[in-house]
Amino acid sequence: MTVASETMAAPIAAPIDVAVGILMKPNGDVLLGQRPEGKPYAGYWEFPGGKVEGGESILDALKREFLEELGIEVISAEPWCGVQHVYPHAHVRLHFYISREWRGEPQSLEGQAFAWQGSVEVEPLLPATIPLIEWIDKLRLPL
Ligand SMILES: Nc1nc2c([nH]c(=O)n2[C@@H]2O[C@H](COP(=O)(O)OP(=O)(O)OP(=O)(O)O)[C@@H](O)[C@H]2O)c(=O)[nH]1
Repeated sequence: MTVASETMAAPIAAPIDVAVGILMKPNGDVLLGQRPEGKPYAGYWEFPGGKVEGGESILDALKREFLEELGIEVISAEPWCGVQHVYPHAHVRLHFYISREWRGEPQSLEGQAFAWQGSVEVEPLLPATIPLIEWIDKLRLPL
């Protein structure tokens, strides 16, 4: 006898790699941006970044996204941590980098708001980014 299960798990789409940058000033402030209208989770705050394109390294994608979105030239950045998250719209693999060395002041080239934050007080944050805030506080304030 075949028993049909009524609970069918939806297949999880292949992950999309996303390069995300945390610009950190010497005083510990970090830069956040607000997702513009027309994107999933518009109005939510995130660390700047975007999808890695075919044939591109994660660091190259990070540099490209910072130039496109904010007019900032990232001079150096180090891989920090990875987070996977399954959203209704996508399964993302987030590659977080920390940069302490960049050139230029952020400009709102895609019409997005942005903010330098010490303790992060903007909200709402993208769900996959929320746990990072506590980790950043630990990074900023050595024990
Ligand atoms: N940049 C960024 N993306 C994040 C963060 N947290 C997080 O879950 N994401 C997810 O990573 C994905 C990034 O894709 P995106 O749509 O911003 O990328 P993009 O700028 O290349 O988009 P597009 O070229 O399709 O318009 C989104 O699904 C977003 O929800 C974060 O802190 N920063």
